[in-house]
Amino acid sequence: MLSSSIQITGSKSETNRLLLLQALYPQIKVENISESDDADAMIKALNSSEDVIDVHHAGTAMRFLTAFFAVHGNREVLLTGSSRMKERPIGILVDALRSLGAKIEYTEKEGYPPLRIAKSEITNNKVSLKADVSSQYITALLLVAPKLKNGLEIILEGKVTSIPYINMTLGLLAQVGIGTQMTGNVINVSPLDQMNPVKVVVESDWSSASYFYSLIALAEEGSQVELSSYRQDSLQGDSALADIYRFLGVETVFKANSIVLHKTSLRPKVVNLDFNNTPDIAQTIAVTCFGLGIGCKLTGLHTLKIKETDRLEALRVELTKLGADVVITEDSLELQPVLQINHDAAIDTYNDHRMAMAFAPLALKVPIIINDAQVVSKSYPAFWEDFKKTGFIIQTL
Ligand SMILES: O=C(O)C1=C[C@@H](OP(=O)(O)O)[C@@H](O)[C@H](O)C1
Ligand SMILES: C=C(OP(=O)(O)O)C(=O)O
Repeated sequence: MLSSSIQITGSKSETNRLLLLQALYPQIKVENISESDDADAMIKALNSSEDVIDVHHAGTAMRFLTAFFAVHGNREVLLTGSSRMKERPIGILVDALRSLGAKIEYTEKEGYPPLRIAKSEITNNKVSLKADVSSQYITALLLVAPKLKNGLEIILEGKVTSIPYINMTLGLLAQVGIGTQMTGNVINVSPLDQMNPVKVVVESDWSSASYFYSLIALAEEGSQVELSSYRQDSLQGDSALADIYRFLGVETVFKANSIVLHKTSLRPKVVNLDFNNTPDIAQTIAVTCFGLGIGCKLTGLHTLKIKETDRLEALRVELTKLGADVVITEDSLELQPVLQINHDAAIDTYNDHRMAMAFAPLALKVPIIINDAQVVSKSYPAFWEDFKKTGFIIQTL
């Protein structure tokens, strides 16, 4: 039976938004900053005076900094990233910024990083962009908007993806005193020149909590883990975990500053879930269902192909190694119930932190090898130490 207590690092999504806002408004004080590679990439980039800025694998840093240097930069920079970053599209954001008057050029492949971003004067205050590929493009515009002389009106075209991340941005802007209004598919951001001093405490990362939800779901009845620091009124869409895992046999109790996850006796037969709002927890839940031996149909996965790796294909290949019967399409994953899990499979992680962390809880069922286990540092460097606290023996090969 598992029982332990873990302090998870701050949300990387909240942190990278606040770091960018802090660069524009030094009056903002931020506490419980994420100790992740992606937050480090953001801090280094914002403090750099170099002409070349490399954000490695950090998607938020790449997108948010494109807008930052294009709109508020004081020099020309070359913004680049890992080889995978050069395959992650950014054309929608670049087109939107260019329509505002920004000067951005592609130095390798049209539509993808690296970008040469020159200093420019932004005069327009209205922009329209496709919202069905990545919400990070919209967040990037929202974050730089209040420092524009006339603020910004953003028109979202098409079906909006990852909406809770846009709401998180709007929530943080409100917390630091920036006026925004969202009516239908139009968002207005009011200009703010000077800000009063304000302190924001980052909540711990809910996506990181998902791996402990999975662990408890796969553990024996009576197991529990306490995670801090979490709030019921979270800005993070992945806090939907509490509702989702109730149906997978995990009850969440909210305490003053933490959550306690308890394994219950509920055993679902089949799970149908849409991940349009919560793409980052899809891998965790696919693996939980596999580990529980239940079938699932996961939909709304259209953005998974352009994340740290093609996550749909990575899930298909690695779950198959473990004996799963899995079928993927462009935006869905279907798993048949399988009772036998193959022992000692070596799971490849494809430079994707979430592949390593999502598969780790299966160690409760069978011995498992996670290749390149250090990839977790993108969002959660202390993951393996915290995982050990729940009683696992981890061997480094
Ligand atoms: O804004 C953010 O902090 C994020 C938005 C999401 O990306 P998309 O909007 O590209 O789905 C999410 O997958 C990513 O991990 C973090
Ligand atoms: C998709 C992710 O991050 P990013 O897009 O910021 O690289 C993630 O952390 O799952």
